[in-house]
Amino acid sequence: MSDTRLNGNRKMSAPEGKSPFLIGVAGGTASGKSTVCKRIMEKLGQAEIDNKQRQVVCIAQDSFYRDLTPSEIAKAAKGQFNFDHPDAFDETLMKTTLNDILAGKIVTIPTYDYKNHALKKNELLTIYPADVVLFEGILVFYFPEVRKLFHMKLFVDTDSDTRLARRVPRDINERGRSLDQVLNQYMNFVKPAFEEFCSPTKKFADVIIPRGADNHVAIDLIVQHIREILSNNPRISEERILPNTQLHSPANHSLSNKIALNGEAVFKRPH
Ligand SMILES: Nc1ncnc2c1ncn2[C@@H]1O[C@H](COP(=O)(O)OP(=O)(O)O)[C@@H](O)[C@H]1O
Ligand SMILES: Nc1ccn([C@@H]2O[C@H](COP(=O)(O)O)[C@@H](O)[C@H]2O)c(=O)n1
Repeated sequence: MSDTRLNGNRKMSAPEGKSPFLIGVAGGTASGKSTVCKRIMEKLGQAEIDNKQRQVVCIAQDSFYRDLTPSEIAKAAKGQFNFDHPDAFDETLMKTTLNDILAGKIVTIPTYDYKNHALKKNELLTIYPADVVLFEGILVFYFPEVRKLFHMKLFVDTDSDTRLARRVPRDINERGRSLDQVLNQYMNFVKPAFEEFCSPTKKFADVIIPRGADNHVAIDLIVQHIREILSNNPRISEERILPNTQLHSPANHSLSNKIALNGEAVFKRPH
Protein backbone atom coordinates (compact mmCIF):
# COMPACT_ATOMS: atom_id res chain seq x y z
CA MET A 1 0.00 0.00 0.00
CA SER A 2 1.40 3.36 -0.96
CA ASP A 3 1.51 6.21 1.56
CA THR A 4 2.08 9.62 0.10
CA ARG A 5 2.35 12.71 2.28
CA LEU A 6 3.16 16.29 1.78
CA ASN A 7 6.21 17.24 3.76
CA GLY A 8 6.81 20.93 3.25
CA ASN A 9 7.57 21.47 -0.43
CA ARG A 10 8.37 17.87 -1.05
CA LYS A 11 5.96 15.10 -1.72
CA MET A 12 7.37 11.90 -0.42
CA SER A 13 6.25 8.42 -1.15
CA ALA A 14 6.71 5.67 1.38
CA PRO A 15 5.64 2.35 -0.02
CA GLU A 16 6.53 0.38 3.11
CA GLY A 17 5.28 2.74 5.81
CA LYS A 18 5.24 6.30 7.05
CA SER A 19 7.78 8.78 5.80
CA PRO A 20 8.65 10.88 8.82
CA PHE A 21 9.40 14.55 9.25
CA LEU A 22 13.14 14.38 9.89
CA ILE A 23 14.69 16.90 12.28
CA GLY A 24 18.45 17.28 12.77
CA VAL A 25 19.63 18.51 16.15
CA ALA A 26 23.28 19.60 16.23
CA GLY A 27 25.40 21.38 18.82
CA GLY A 28 28.62 21.01 20.76
CA THR A 29 29.21 18.30 23.29
CA ALA A 30 26.97 18.60 26.38
CA SER A 31 25.11 21.54 24.84
CA GLY A 32 21.84 19.85 25.75
CA LYS A 33 20.95 18.14 22.45
CA SER A 34 19.52 15.01 24.07
CA THR A 35 17.77 17.06 26.73
CA VAL A 36 16.15 19.29 24.09
CA CYS A 37 14.99 16.18 22.18
CA LYS A 38 13.64 14.72 25.41
CA ARG A 39 11.67 17.92 26.12
CA ILE A 40 10.25 17.94 22.58
CA MET A 41 9.12 14.34 23.01
CA GLU A 42 7.61 15.06 26.43
CA LYS A 43 5.69 18.05 25.11
CA LEU A 44 4.36 15.97 22.25
CA GLY A 45 3.17 13.44 24.80
CA GLN A 46 5.61 10.79 23.62
CA ALA A 47 7.91 10.19 26.56
CA GLU A 48 5.88 7.46 28.23
CA ILE A 49 4.81 5.68 25.08
CA ASP A 50 6.11 2.24 24.18
CA ASN A 51 8.85 2.29 21.54
CA LYS A 52 6.71 0.46 18.99
CA GLN A 53 3.78 2.87 19.32
CA ARG A 54 5.78 6.10 19.36
CA GLN A 55 5.05 8.75 16.77
CA VAL A 56 8.15 10.73 17.65
CA VAL A 57 11.48 8.95 18.03
CA CYS A 58 14.99 10.12 18.73
CA ILE A 59 18.20 8.64 17.38
CA ALA A 60 21.74 9.55 18.48
CA GLN A 61 24.54 10.04 15.99
CA ASP A 62 26.77 8.19 18.44
CA SER A 63 25.11 4.99 17.17
CA PHE A 64 27.04 5.63 13.95
CA TYR A 65 30.56 5.71 15.33
CA ARG A 66 32.55 3.36 13.12
CA ASP A 67 34.35 0.26 14.37
CA LEU A 68 37.91 1.02 15.43
CA THR A 69 40.97 -0.85 14.19
CA PRO A 70 43.12 -2.61 16.83
CA SER A 71 45.62 0.25 16.84
CA GLU A 72 42.81 2.81 17.19
CA ILE A 73 41.37 0.81 20.10
CA ALA A 74 44.76 1.05 21.81
CA LYS A 75 44.83 4.80 21.16
CA ALA A 76 41.26 5.25 22.47
CA ALA A 77 42.18 3.44 25.69
CA LYS A 78 44.95 6.01 26.21
CA GLY A 79 42.65 8.93 25.38
CA GLN A 80 44.50 9.53 22.13
CA PHE A 81 41.74 8.88 19.62
CA ASN A 82 39.77 11.80 18.21
CA PHE A 83 36.06 10.95 18.59
CA ASP A 84 35.13 14.49 17.56
CA HIS A 85 36.57 14.23 14.04
CA PRO A 86 34.17 13.44 11.17
CA ASP A 87 36.33 10.40 10.25
CA ALA A 88 35.26 8.76 13.50
CA PHE A 89 31.77 8.25 12.05
CA ASP A 90 30.39 5.84 9.47
CA GLU A 91 28.91 8.36 7.08
CA THR A 92 27.63 5.76 4.62
CA LEU A 93 25.71 3.86 7.28
CA MET A 94 24.26 7.11 8.63
CA LYS A 95 23.04 8.03 5.16
CA THR A 96 21.63 4.61 4.35
CA THR A 97 19.86 4.35 7.69
CA LEU A 98 18.28 7.80 7.42
CA ASN A 99 17.20 7.07 3.85
CA ASP A 100 15.64 3.80 5.01
CA ILE A 101 13.82 5.67 7.76
CA LEU A 102 12.57 8.21 5.23
CA ALA A 103 11.38 5.34 3.07
CA GLY A 104 9.26 4.15 5.98
CA LYS A 105 11.34 1.07 6.72
CA ILE A 106 11.93 -0.47 10.13
CA VAL A 107 15.60 -0.13 11.03
CA THR A 108 17.75 -1.43 13.84
CA ILE A 109 20.64 0.53 15.28
CA PRO A 110 23.11 -0.31 18.00
CA THR A 111 23.54 1.76 21.14
CA TYR A 112 26.98 3.10 22.04
CA ASP A 113 29.21 2.04 24.89
CA TYR A 114 31.36 5.03 25.91
CA LYS A 115 33.28 2.99 28.47
CA ASN A 116 34.58 0.58 25.84
CA HIS A 117 34.52 2.99 22.89
CA ALA A 118 32.44 0.54 20.89
CA LEU A 119 28.97 -0.08 19.56
CA LYS A 120 26.87 -2.53 21.56
CA LYS A 121 25.97 -4.72 18.62
CA ASN A 122 23.97 -7.08 20.80
CA GLU A 123 21.86 -4.22 22.18
CA LEU A 124 19.94 -3.11 19.15
CA LEU A 125 17.24 -0.45 19.12
CA THR A 126 14.43 -1.05 16.68
CA ILE A 127 13.15 2.13 15.09
CA TYR A 128 9.60 1.67 13.83
CA PRO A 129 8.06 4.02 11.27
CA ALA A 130 7.15 7.26 13.05
CA ASP A 131 5.75 10.66 12.19
CA VAL A 132 8.74 12.61 13.47
CA VAL A 133 12.33 11.44 13.80
CA LEU A 134 14.89 13.51 15.69
CA PHE A 135 18.53 12.80 14.84
CA GLU A 136 20.91 14.41 17.32
CA GLY A 137 24.69 14.65 17.44
CA ILE A 138 27.73 16.89 17.29
CA LEU A 139 28.21 16.48 13.54
CA VAL A 140 24.76 15.79 12.10
CA PHE A 141 25.07 18.82 9.79
CA TYR A 142 28.67 18.19 8.81
CA PHE A 143 28.11 15.64 6.02
CA PRO A 144 26.37 17.32 3.06
CA GLU A 145 24.49 14.20 1.98
CA VAL A 146 23.17 13.65 5.47
CA ARG A 147 22.43 17.32 5.98
CA LYS A 148 20.23 17.55 2.91
CA LEU A 149 17.91 14.86 4.26
CA PHE A 150 16.62 17.01 7.12
CA HIS A 151 13.32 18.83 6.88
CA MET A 152 14.22 21.02 9.84
CA LYS A 153 17.62 21.77 11.34
CA LEU A 154 18.11 22.91 14.94
CA PHE A 155 21.39 23.98 16.54
CA VAL A 156 21.64 23.93 20.32
CA ASP A 157 23.92 26.82 21.19
CA THR A 158 25.23 26.66 24.75
CA ASP A 159 28.41 28.48 25.72
CA SER A 160 31.57 26.44 26.00
CA ASP A 161 32.12 27.03 29.74
CA THR A 162 28.69 25.62 30.51
CA ARG A 163 29.27 22.70 28.17
CA LEU A 164 32.59 21.82 29.79
CA ALA A 165 31.08 22.21 33.26
CA ARG A 166 28.38 19.72 32.26
CA ARG A 167 30.64 17.34 30.39
CA VAL A 168 33.08 16.83 33.26
CA PRO A 169 30.59 15.33 35.77
CA ARG A 170 28.70 13.48 33.02
CA ASP A 171 31.82 11.77 31.65
CA ILE A 172 33.05 10.91 35.14
CA ASN A 173 29.70 9.60 36.40
CA GLU A 174 28.26 8.05 33.25
CA ARG A 175 31.09 7.40 30.83
CA GLY A 176 33.74 5.92 33.15
CA ARG A 177 36.36 8.66 32.81
CA SER A 178 38.70 10.31 35.29
CA LEU A 179 38.91 14.09 35.63
CA ASP A 180 42.34 14.10 33.97
CA GLN A 181 41.06 12.05 31.05
CA VAL A 182 38.09 14.34 30.49
CA LEU A 183 40.18 17.50 30.60
CA ASN A 184 42.97 16.14 28.39
CA GLN A 185 40.52 14.87 25.80
CA TYR A 186 38.69 18.17 25.88
CA MET A 187 41.84 20.25 25.33
CA ASN A 188 43.43 17.95 22.74
CA PHE A 189 40.43 16.91 20.67
CA VAL A 190 36.97 18.09 21.73
CA LYS A 191 37.57 21.83 21.76
CA PRO A 192 39.65 22.06 18.54
CA ALA A 193 37.25 19.76 16.68
CA PHE A 194 34.24 21.76 17.88
CA GLU A 195 35.83 24.88 16.42
CA GLU A 196 36.85 23.21 13.17
CA PHE A 197 33.92 20.92 12.40
CA CYS A 198 30.88 21.51 14.60
CA SER A 199 30.62 25.26 15.16
CA PRO A 200 30.81 26.08 11.39
CA THR A 201 27.69 23.96 10.83
CA LYS A 202 25.62 26.38 12.88
CA LYS A 203 25.09 28.36 9.68
CA PHE A 204 23.04 25.51 8.25
CA ALA A 205 20.51 25.63 11.08
CA ASP A 206 16.98 26.89 10.53
CA VAL A 207 16.65 27.61 14.22
CA ILE A 208 19.40 28.24 16.75
CA ILE A 209 18.41 27.50 20.34
CA PRO A 210 20.45 29.56 22.79
CA ARG A 211 20.80 27.90 26.24
CA GLY A 212 19.35 24.57 25.11
CA ALA A 213 16.65 23.03 27.26
CA ASP A 214 16.40 26.16 29.42
CA ASN A 215 14.94 27.96 26.43
CA HIS A 216 11.30 27.07 26.95
CA VAL A 217 10.08 29.61 24.42
CA ALA A 218 12.17 28.13 21.62
CA ILE A 219 11.16 24.58 22.50
CA ASP A 220 7.47 25.50 22.68
CA LEU A 221 7.66 27.16 19.27
CA ILE A 222 9.39 24.17 17.74
CA VAL A 223 6.83 21.82 19.25
CA GLN A 224 4.05 24.04 17.96
CA HIS A 225 5.54 23.93 14.49
CA ILE A 226 5.89 20.15 14.56
CA ARG A 227 2.29 19.91 15.70
CA GLU A 228 1.15 22.06 12.77
CA ILE A 229 3.07 19.97 10.31
CA LEU A 230 1.61 16.79 11.68
CA SER A 231 -1.92 18.10 11.83
CA ASN A 232 -1.64 19.01 8.14
CA ASN A 233 -1.06 15.37 7.48
CA PRO A 234 -4.50 13.85 6.90
CA ARG A 235 -3.33 10.44 8.08
CA ILE A 236 -2.73 11.65 11.60
CA SER A 237 -5.69 12.54 13.73
CA GLU A 238 -4.96 15.50 16.00
CA GLU A 239 -5.94 13.84 19.25
CA ARG A 240 -3.53 11.00 18.57
CA ILE A 241 -0.48 13.12 18.91
CA LEU A 242 -0.80 16.70 19.74
CA PRO A 243 -1.98 18.07 23.05
CA ASN A 244 -1.81 21.84 22.74
CA THR A 245 1.40 23.59 23.74
CA GLN A 246 1.02 26.50 26.12
CA LEU A 247 3.07 29.32 24.71
CA HIS A 248 4.25 31.78 27.32
CA SER A 249 2.64 34.87 25.90
CA PRO A 250 4.70 37.51 27.81
CA ALA A 251 7.79 36.31 25.97
CA ASN A 252 6.24 36.25 22.53
CA HIS A 253 6.85 39.91 21.82
CA SER A 254 10.61 39.51 22.25
CA LEU A 255 11.03 36.39 20.19
CA SER A 256 13.96 37.71 18.22
CA ASN A 257 15.93 37.93 21.46
CA LYS A 258 15.08 34.38 22.35
CA ILE A 259 15.70 32.51 19.14
CA ALA A 260 18.46 33.45 16.78
CA LEU A 261 17.01 33.10 13.34
CA ASN A 262 19.22 31.99 10.54
CA GLY A 263 17.28 33.12 7.52
CA GLU A 264 14.25 35.17 6.79
CA ALA A 265 11.67 32.83 8.28
CA VAL A 266 11.42 31.24 11.70
CA PHE A 267 11.15 27.81 10.17
CA LYS A 268 12.22 27.00 6.68
CA ARG A 269 10.72 24.28 4.59
CA PRO A 270 12.80 21.32 3.42
CA HIS A 271 15.67 22.19 1.11
N1 LIG B 1 19.44 23.09 30.92
C1 LIG B 1 20.20 22.30 31.64
N2 LIG B 1 20.48 22.58 32.92
C2 LIG B 1 21.28 21.78 33.67
N3 LIG B 1 21.84 20.65 33.20
C3 LIG B 1 21.61 20.30 31.94
C4 LIG B 1 20.78 21.11 31.08
N4 LIG B 1 20.75 20.53 29.87
C5 LIG B 1 21.50 19.42 29.95
N5 LIG B 1 22.02 19.27 31.18
C6 LIG B 1 22.90 18.20 31.65
O1 LIG B 1 24.14 18.33 30.93
C7 LIG B 1 24.61 17.07 30.50
C8 LIG B 1 24.66 17.05 28.98
O2 LIG B 1 23.33 17.23 28.48
P1 LIG B 1 22.85 16.46 27.19
O3 LIG B 1 21.45 16.86 26.92
O4 LIG B 1 23.13 14.98 27.33
O5 LIG B 1 23.82 17.10 26.11
P2 LIG B 1 24.28 16.58 24.70
O6 LIG B 1 23.25 15.61 24.21
O7 LIG B 1 24.37 17.82 23.86
O8 LIG B 1 25.63 15.95 24.90
C9 LIG B 1 23.64 16.03 31.07
O9 LIG B 1 24.19 15.57 32.29
C10 LIG B 1 22.38 16.82 31.30
O10 LIG B 1 21.62 16.29 32.37
N1 LIG C 1 34.18 6.58 22.79
C1 LIG C 1 33.79 7.86 22.82
C2 LIG C 1 32.88 8.35 21.89
C3 LIG C 1 32.49 9.67 21.98
N2 LIG C 1 32.99 10.46 22.96
C4 LIG C 1 32.60 11.86 23.06
O1 LIG C 1 31.20 12.00 22.97
C5 LIG C 1 30.92 13.30 22.51
C6 LIG C 1 29.62 13.29 21.73
O2 LIG C 1 28.55 13.00 22.57
P1 LIG C 1 27.70 14.19 23.24
O3 LIG C 1 26.59 13.46 23.93
O4 LIG C 1 28.60 14.93 24.17
O5 LIG C 1 27.23 15.05 22.12
C7 LIG C 1 32.08 13.75 21.65
O6 LIG C 1 32.46 15.05 22.01
C8 LIG C 1 33.18 12.73 21.98
O7 LIG C 1 34.33 13.36 22.46
C9 LIG C 1 33.88 9.95 23.86
O8 LIG C 1 34.35 10.68 24.78
N3 LIG C 1 34.25 8.64 23.78
